[in-house]
Parts: sequence; C-alpha cells; structure tokens
Amino acid sequence: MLTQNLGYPRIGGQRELKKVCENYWAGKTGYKNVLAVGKNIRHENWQIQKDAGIDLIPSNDFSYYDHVLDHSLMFGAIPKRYNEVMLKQDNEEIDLYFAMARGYQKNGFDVVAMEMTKWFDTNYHYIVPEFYKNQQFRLFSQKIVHEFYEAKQLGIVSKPVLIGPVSYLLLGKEKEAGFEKIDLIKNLLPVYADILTKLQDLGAEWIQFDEPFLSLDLTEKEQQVYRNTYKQLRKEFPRLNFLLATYFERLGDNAQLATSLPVDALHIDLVRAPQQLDEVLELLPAKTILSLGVVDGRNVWKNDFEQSLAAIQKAKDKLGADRVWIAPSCSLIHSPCDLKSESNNDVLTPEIKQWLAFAKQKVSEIALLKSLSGNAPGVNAQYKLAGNIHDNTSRKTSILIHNSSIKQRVVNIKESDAQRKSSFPSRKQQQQALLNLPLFATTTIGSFPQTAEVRSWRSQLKKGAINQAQYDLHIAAETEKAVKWQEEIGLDVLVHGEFERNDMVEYFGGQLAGFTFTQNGWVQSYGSRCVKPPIIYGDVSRPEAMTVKWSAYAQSLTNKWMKGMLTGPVTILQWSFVRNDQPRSETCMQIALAIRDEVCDLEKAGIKIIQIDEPAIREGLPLRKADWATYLDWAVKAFRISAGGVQDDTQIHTHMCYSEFNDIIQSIADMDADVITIETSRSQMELLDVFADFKYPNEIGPGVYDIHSPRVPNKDEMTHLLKKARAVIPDSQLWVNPDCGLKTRGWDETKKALTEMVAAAKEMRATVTEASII
Ligand SMILES: CN1c2c(nc(N)[nH]c2=O)NC[C@@H]1CNc1ccc(C(=O)N[C@@H](CCC(=O)N[C@@H](CCC(=O)N[C@@H](CCC(=O)O)C(=O)O)C(=O)O)C(=O)O)cc1
Ligand SMILES: N[C@@H](CCS)C(=O)O
Ligand SMILES: [Zn+2]
Repeated sequence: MLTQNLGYPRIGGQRELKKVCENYWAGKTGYKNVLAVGKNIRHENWQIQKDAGIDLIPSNDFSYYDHVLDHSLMFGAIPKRYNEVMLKQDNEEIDLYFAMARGYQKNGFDVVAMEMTKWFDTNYHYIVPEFYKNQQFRLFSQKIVHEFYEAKQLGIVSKPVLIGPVSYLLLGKEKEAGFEKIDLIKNLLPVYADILTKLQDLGAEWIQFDEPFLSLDLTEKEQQVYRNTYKQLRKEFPRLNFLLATYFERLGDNAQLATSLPVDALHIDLVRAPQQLDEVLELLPAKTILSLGVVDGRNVWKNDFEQSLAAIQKAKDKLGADRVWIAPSCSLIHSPCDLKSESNNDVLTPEIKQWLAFAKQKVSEIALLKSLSGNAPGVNAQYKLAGNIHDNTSRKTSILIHNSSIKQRVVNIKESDAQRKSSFPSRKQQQQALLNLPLFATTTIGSFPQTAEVRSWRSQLKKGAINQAQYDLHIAAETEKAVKWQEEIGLDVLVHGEFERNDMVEYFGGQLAGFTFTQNGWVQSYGSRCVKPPIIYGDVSRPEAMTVKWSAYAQSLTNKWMKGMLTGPVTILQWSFVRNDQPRSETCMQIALAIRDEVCDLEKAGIKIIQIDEPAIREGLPLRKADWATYLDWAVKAFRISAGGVQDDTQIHTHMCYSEFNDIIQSIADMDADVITIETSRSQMELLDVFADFKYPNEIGPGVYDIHSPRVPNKDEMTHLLKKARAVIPDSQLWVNPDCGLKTRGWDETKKALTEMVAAAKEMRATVTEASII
C-alpha cells in the first residue's frame, strides 16, 4: 500500500510567494528573487511530505500564479496580443506569464489580462485558456521538466502533475466561432507526448493526470474523446505509469468510462462521494490501483480514522493491499498550510484546535492511516488512533456546538419571511419616489483600496501598538476621505469603503457566534491574493449589530445615499470552512437569519439602500446538474430570508462576480433583489445576453471595467460596453458600476477609472431617448 498526495499549498507557510510577487510587480525586487522564493517553497513542501512519509510526492503542483495558466504557457497557448508586445521587450518568460495573468500597461503597451474564473466549486480562480480556430500548440515553457529535475536532485522521484488533456481543453474558452474546443485534442496531444517523453527520459515513473471533468456531466462526444485520448497516450507510453485523478464529485454515470480508461491507477474523492466506493470497486479492472481520497482536502476537520480505516479495509479486501493507495480527496491547495502556526489560544482555543488538521497535518494523517492499516500497527500508531478517536468524540459532544434556540428559530421560519411586502414593479415606484436617482445611476461595489496603511492599522491594533479608539479614528478618517471624494467626482450612490474589514467573509465570521478564525490559515484565492476562511464549528447567531456603526457614520457625512454593505448567507457559507456534522443548508439558514437581523438594523438606522453580496451563489452550485434544484431551492430561500424583512422603499442590491448565469437565470430572478450588479467586462458584456433573452425583470448594473487588472480603462471603452448593454436591456433598468470591489487596487488607478466611469454614465444620459427608457 502506498501513500500519495495530489498537490501541496504553494503560497508558502508565511505567504512568501505573495510577498515576493507583489514586490516584483511593484518594481521593488528582481525576478531572480521571485524564482528563488519559488524554489525554496518547493523544496520545503517536498521535504515536509517526505518527512511525513508520503510515498508519491507531486511536482509541478507549484505555480507562481495559477496552474492552469502554467499549462497554457507550457502548451504555447499564448494569445497573440502578448506575443506581439512581450516578445519585442527585454522581458523574461515570467513577465509574459504575469502579463497574461494581470494585463500589461507600461512602456507604451496596453494589453488586457486573460479571463479568470472559478475552479469548479471552490474559491480558487484560474486563468481561462483562450482557444482560436485552428489553434496550434507547441512545447513552450518547460517548467514541469525543470521541477521534476529539481526534486530528483533532492533525491525525490516525484510524480509530475499534469491537467489531463481533456480537462485542459474543457477548462478553456472558444474565442471565436466556427470550431469546438474539444476538437483541438489532435493538435494538443503531440505536446503532451513531447512532455511525457522528456519526463520519462529523466526517470519519471508515475504521471498524475488531473481529469476533474470525469466527475461532471459529459456529452457522448467528450466521453469518446476521453477514450481515444488515453488509448493513444497509453500506446505511445507503454512504460510510464498513469494515475488518473478525479475529485470534487462522484464519478456517477462516468464510472464505467473512468474505470475503462487504460491507466494504472485511478483516484476517487471519497470525502465528497463516499458512496461511490462500492461501485468503483466492482468496476475496477484487474491490476488497476485504486487511490482512496479519504482525507478532506477542502476542509479543516481532523480525519475520522475509524471511518477511513473502514473504507481502506473494504478496498483491501476486494483488491489486495498492493492495489490500494491512501490520499487526500483532492489537492491540498484548498487547505491552510500548518496548524502549528496557530499559537494564539485567544484566537483559536485549544478545544477547537484539537478538532482541526491543515495541509501539513493532513499529509501526516495519510501516512498514519497507512501504518494503521498495515498488518501490525506499532504502539505509536495505536496511540495516535486513540488520540484521533478522543478528539473527534470531544467535538461531537462539545457544548460549544449546539444551541437549541437557534435551531428552533430555523424551524420557525415562515414562507412570508422569504417574501418582500410587494412585488418589484410596486417597489420600484416607491423606491424611485424616495431615492430619486438618475438613469444610468453610478455606484461602486463596496470596497475601496485596502492600502498598506489601512492594513497596518489593523496589524498595529492586533499587536497592541494602537488601541481600539485610535484604530477607529484612522478608519473614520479614511471613510470620510472616501465619502468626500465620491461626492466630488459625482457618484450617485456612495459606499463607505469597507476599510474596517479585513475580508468580506472573515469580518462577519469574526462577529458571529458559532464561528472562529485563524491567525495564519491562508488559502490562495487567485494569484497572490489569499483569504483566511473563518471556521464554522457550531450553531450561528448574531450577538450584536455588525455593520451599523460604520454605515450610519458614513451616511452622516453626506446628503447622498449611502449603500449598506453586507455579505450574503450563501457566500459566507461558501467561503468558510463549514461544519460537516449537519447539512450545509441548515447552517446557511442560521446565517440567513443573522444577516436578516442586520439588514433590519441598518434600515432602522436610516440606510435605505442595502447591498447583500452573493458572489458565491453560482460557485456553490453542485457540479452535477441533477443536484442543482435542491441547492438552488435553499440558496435562493436563504437570500430571500436575509432580504425579506425590509420596507418596500428600501432598495436591496445584490452583487455577483465570476458567474455564468445562463443556466441559473431563473433562480437569480427568484432572489428578487431590486438591483443586481454583476461582473461582465472581462467577457465584454457577453453575459448580458442571457438577461436579455430571459427578460430579467429587475435592475442591473453590468460591470463596465475589470477591477482585477491594474490597467485603467478610459471613458470610451466603458461607453462602448454600456451601448452593448443598452442594446439588450432598457435604459430604465441599467446601472453603471465596476465589475467588483476595488480593495485590490491603488487609489491612483481607482480615482482615474471611476472619474472616467462617471463621465461615461453622463455621456450615456445625454443620449437617452424615450424609446431607450422603456
Ligand atoms: C471577492 N473575492 C473574495 C473571495 N473570497 C473571500 N473570502 N473574500 C473575497 O473578497 N473570493 C472571490 C474574490 C477573490 N478576491 C480576492 C480579492 C482580494 C483578496 C485580498 O486582497 N486578500 C488579501 C488579504 C485580505 C486580508 O485578510 N487582509 C487582512 C490581513 C492583511 C495582512 O496580510 N496583514 C499582514 C500585516 C500587514 C501590515 O502590517 O501592514 C499580516 O498579517 O502579515 C487585513 O486587511 O487585516 C491578501 O493580501 O491576499 C482576496 C480575494
Ligand atoms: N462588497 C465587496 C464585494 C466583493 S465580491 C467588495 O466590494 O469588495
Ligand atoms: Zn465581487
């Protein structure tokens, strides 16, 4: 029996990669330093896994920005706009790479970034490969080969990780009409063959092909491409061992397909889909190894050894120990690095800490499961098993977890709690009478730049270098500056700027009962950006108002409308580590009630426009269509409960980014927010077509510029997008806003971009005709 890992967090235990990349982008350090930090992280990660006792250690799971982008660079899938600019410059490969990720606007060049979207149902974002008709591929970046060699020099014959060719194509986007991306397989496979040849020549024994699409609904054609692809690779590389890794869902109706592909080992996710073990054991061909993903790569709870050992035993009984591997359910990039970094007992209490395992602990759990499932586990392993049983029992029986009055409140929810008093047309009239906003009303999504200075106040407060009153004074001054500046440039609906928030989920987690948080539990969200998901360990309630103080203060500074700013229940759920001892829907309803109370308190404090952000509602959608209806039912209900307590003339906004709305547009309409602001600019308003076809009834603010890139858009670009929007949505429904919050941007870019945006809205107003309003 072997142990293996599918991927290790690559940000570094102290987010070293984030820091060096951001310094490099700011021109404060050289690229050699970036490479050196990357190398250190890889070495440290390999060593941790080796010391823990992992037999098959992955390589090429490291990435300077995103592993999908690494593959695009490896395959030379570089959109022309970068070739033309970058190759003329004295730039390194890494500059081309970062330009694809972030856009490039210097030395007279102005190139937009590639699109970014959610990695399946996680909070990780990948850079979407761009495909063109007759797209050709060639071996461009040899990072995978270098990293295999690097590990080998340390005495580790690693298992290089490749996104499988079918999944790579399915992750991409057709950027012009007239072809199907899946047909590019014939152009792509020769590059895989080049890479495999190089790896084989260097001594690679196992190759991990990540094919997460095998857990999704596939067309017949895609299934056939899977068969042909692996048949061909097998034929060309009879001596290399292939591991086919699936994760995030059950194989379901692809079980037959996955088990029939000519590979040497198949990995399945037994945390998401424990029930698939029996079927896969039945279907697995003789000799194929089964890798059991029993340790949760997506959550922070300690493994339940008794449960995992039962699954391992079942597999061993059927296949024999030689054909069973033990592994995490998926790559550990979705886990924080090391629980040992959590040294402050006031932040994470010892009682809760004993229930947790981060990446470093998880690889040890995997090794321990191997010892425990051997014929004669040693005393040390037995002792650790007893410890594991004790810790899990202490969690199940802890008084911290259950609160009967919260549970009762959920039981008592009535249909009418999820219902606004009147329908949208009537609300719209009442809101317009009160708010008196112009056509093409301008607003922003909530956050303004979280500058190093703002973060340093929080850091000083944490360290005790300043007290709460001093901190509040800083935040108040920053808020006031932002409010005054928004007034000056003529925005219509203002925001307070969210300066007091470390993160839009963690901030609420820090104030809700049933949540705890960490000091250093960072997880990569995209590129250098990380999040520290709070941990929901018990029943959730709101001991006191969470946002009223800052929203009311900001409103007091202006005669314009100040938008209250909340994170919605589904997003709080989705971006937290969620308890696994009750259905997610139950936890979500508890959060919805807490947010509802906050919405009502904001209204009472005079805030008449309230945004409840739900950027993660699409991300939470189950990967299998058959499971959608159940999820959408409770997710929409949770949002409606959170918004349902206010008067008709209080305008409820929601906001979503990175969302493909086509297939869930009815549910988005069912959320019944008065206004929805959505990310649309990176896709050039493509997303709006669905709102038009569907005749979305309420108001919409399609994002007019991409906030993920430091690039500053000009007025004409934005009017161009707004004209595209007005072609499908009447003027009376349109708002003007960026794609998302501006916390990652600097003030200089923000000021320039928003000034242009207000000018774009004014230009649009000047062109209004009666016909365009209806
Ligand atoms: C909208 N998005 C979000 C997602 N998920 C969330 N949970 N939150 C989101 O906002 N998913 C989808 C998108 C992803 N987008 C982003 C955008 C931006 C970030 C980001 O900026 N992350 C920050 C960390 C934010 C944070 O928690 N800041 C804290 C701590 C800051 C810190 O690093 N402090 C230093 C000391 C600093 C000093 O002394 O000056 C330290 O602790 O060492 C805070 O502000 O207090 C990032 O830096 O990556 C994430 C996702
Ligand atoms: N209000 C949040 C939404 C991000 S999705 C922000 O502006 O950052
Ligand atoms: Zn957003």
